[in-house]
Amino acid sequence: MQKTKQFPSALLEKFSRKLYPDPVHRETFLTALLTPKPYPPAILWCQPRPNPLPFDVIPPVVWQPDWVDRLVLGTKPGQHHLHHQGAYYVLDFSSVFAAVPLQSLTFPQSPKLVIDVCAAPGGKSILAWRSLQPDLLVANEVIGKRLGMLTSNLKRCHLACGKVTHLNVADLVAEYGQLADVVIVDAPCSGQSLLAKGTNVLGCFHPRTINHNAQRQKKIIATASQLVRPGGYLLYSTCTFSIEENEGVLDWFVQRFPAFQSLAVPALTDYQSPWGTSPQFRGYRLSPEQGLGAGAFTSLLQLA
Ligand SMILES: C[S@@+](CC[C@H](N)C(=O)[O-])C[C@H]1O[C@@H](n2cnc3c(N)ncnc32)[C@H](O)[C@@H]1O
Repeated sequence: MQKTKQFPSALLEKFSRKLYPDPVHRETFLTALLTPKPYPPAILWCQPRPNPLPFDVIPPVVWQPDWVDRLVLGTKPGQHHLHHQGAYYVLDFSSVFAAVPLQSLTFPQSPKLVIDVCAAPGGKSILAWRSLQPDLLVANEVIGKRLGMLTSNLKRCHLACGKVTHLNVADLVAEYGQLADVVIVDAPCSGQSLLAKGTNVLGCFHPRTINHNAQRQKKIIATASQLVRPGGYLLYSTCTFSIEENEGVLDWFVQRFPAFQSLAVPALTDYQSPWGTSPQFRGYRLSPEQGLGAGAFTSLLQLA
């Protein structure tokens, strides 16, 4: 049910002024954040789609993979027996958005190794498996108590090529070296988009929280980038809006690691971020006021 609109805190007010100098755009963003509403659930088919479909679906958007359906609001796909059988994985459509760059990748043969560095609960791993069909998908999670959900989701969805690891990023590099065709860093972040779903993340607009996350993200992406083989790809994504954690991290990264080049994702041209100081930098944002999901940032890089 739609809640009554709250008023922005002083921190959110300041944050939104920086993000959206245009007052009309700023107001729609704030309304979407402060009047949380449910978004239509999405399902990612892990098995062939049954005919007839057991759910009513919403017409697809242009960048939607053909093995993803968006279901009408109020559908509870997690309660259906096909879910228990692992026929599909339920996820926020923002996650689908963040993984769209993977669909633009082509390989002469199936990729040998894909590593999802921050994997729990497993959405990006399953999206990567479905998009890329790798020989081996390493789904890594550093936080022990999040391993159970990751393992059970991959098992339920029958990811035969999936291997779960519990390593910090430096140990992941020691274990796999510079061999991965694709590395995914769906980084821990301040979680500002959760507000649009009605979850209050304390302090998520505080400069200290944002700075703490940006520093952590820089460490993770810098270390994780050592897993990418020459010619391989790095996907960086978050579910937050702050420029420091998104474009800021990538600007920092491409300046320090110039062998990585930021790639255009033509399917997401309409979502291209206006921020980022490097001339060749390309990042893409989904914002809650666009009505598709709570929000995400995504960017694709390639190692020369
Ligand atoms: C945004 S969530 C990942 C969501 C997941 N990729 C998905 O699509 O289902 C970020 C993950 O990073 C993990 N994480 C936290 N600190 C980390 C660190 N220092 N290094 C690597 N991963 C970390 C968190 O435990 C969390 O599972």
